[in-house]
Amino acid sequence: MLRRYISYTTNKFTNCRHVSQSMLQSTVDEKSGIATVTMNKPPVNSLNLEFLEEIITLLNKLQKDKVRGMILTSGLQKVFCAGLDIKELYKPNPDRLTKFWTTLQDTWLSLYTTSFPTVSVINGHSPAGGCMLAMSCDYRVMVGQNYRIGFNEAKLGIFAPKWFQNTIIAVIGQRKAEVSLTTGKMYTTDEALQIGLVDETCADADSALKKGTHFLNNFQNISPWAYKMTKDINRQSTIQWLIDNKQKDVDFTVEYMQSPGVQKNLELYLQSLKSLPPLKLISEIN
Ligand SMILES: CCCCC/C=C\CCC/C=C/CC(=O)SCCNC(=O)CCNC(=O)[C@H](O)C(C)(C)COP(=O)(O)OP(=O)(O)OC[C@H]1O[C@@H](n2cnc3c(N)ncnc32)[C@H](O)[C@@H]1OP(=O)(O)O
Repeated sequence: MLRRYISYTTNKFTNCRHVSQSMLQSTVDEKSGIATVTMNKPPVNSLNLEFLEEIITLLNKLQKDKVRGMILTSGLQKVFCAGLDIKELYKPNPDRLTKFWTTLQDTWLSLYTTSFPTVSVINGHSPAGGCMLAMSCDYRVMVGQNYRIGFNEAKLGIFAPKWFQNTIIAVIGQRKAEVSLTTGKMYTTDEALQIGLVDETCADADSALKKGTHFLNNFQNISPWAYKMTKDINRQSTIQWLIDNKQKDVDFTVEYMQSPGVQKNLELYLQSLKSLPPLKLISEIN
């Protein structure tokens, strides 16, 4: 396991508090109380067990520190998050896969139920679990015209669980979610805006961060309690479903992922990932 460390420093010139873990950097602006969290796990910010554990630890810390909001973004050149780390799913060790899936459920629960408002600034490609990471925030701003976002699980020969699908339905509605999930379509920035996968688009990352901050400023005069209660009631049925079905969801996934058909599909997908030229894959699967 990677050596992990957390360090806290305050920069007296910028009035920002920095929290740095090996794959996540967090900077809290002392004046506004807004945390900017930057994912930095080259090459593609894929979500493996250790990365998910870091995300949960950081969310707990931000909650304890009573931040006023969070902006989640990527420090990589052209990828926001490539989704689940396929190596966790391909030829898995059943014990690790059980821990991985349980931690994935817990990460989603933590992010989807934060006591502070959240924004994702999508400054790179964002397929499958990467798109879900963005959907689990309260607001989404997508940068530029060069990236793709969507749910391509079907292209890998796997399907998204109920709690995952319900999260998407809550954002874009039942019909669009069904078409999106069954076709595995990856959307351009403009298409994503049109179907409501993202709330705003803008040309560059700096403007996107400003738009994210602007959204979070809406909560300056809203009671944190009223915010949290409203969000909990709105999201309650999906959250409760997962809480009630956690073990069933893990057991099913662990068995299903190990089946020969799924493993064959993942093998073929991993091969295509290696053989296709950069970005061809994403455009191929449109
Ligand atoms: C709140 C938490 C989230 C909640 C999620 C909840 C539930 C999830 C349940 C639903 C299931 C989801 C399944 C998935 O997410 S499966 C992952 C799907 N992802 C993809 O299909 C992305 C595939 N990758 C790409 O299309 C491209 O890599 C790219 C992201 C467009 C980047 O392109 P480029 O910059 O050209 O980089 P490379 O293609 O050369 O890749 C570099 C390197 O990284 C490896 N890699 C890429 N993606 C993954 C991945 N997802 N997992 C593991 N490894 C990945 C790629 O193989 C290269 O490796 P090598 O350098 O060794 O060749």
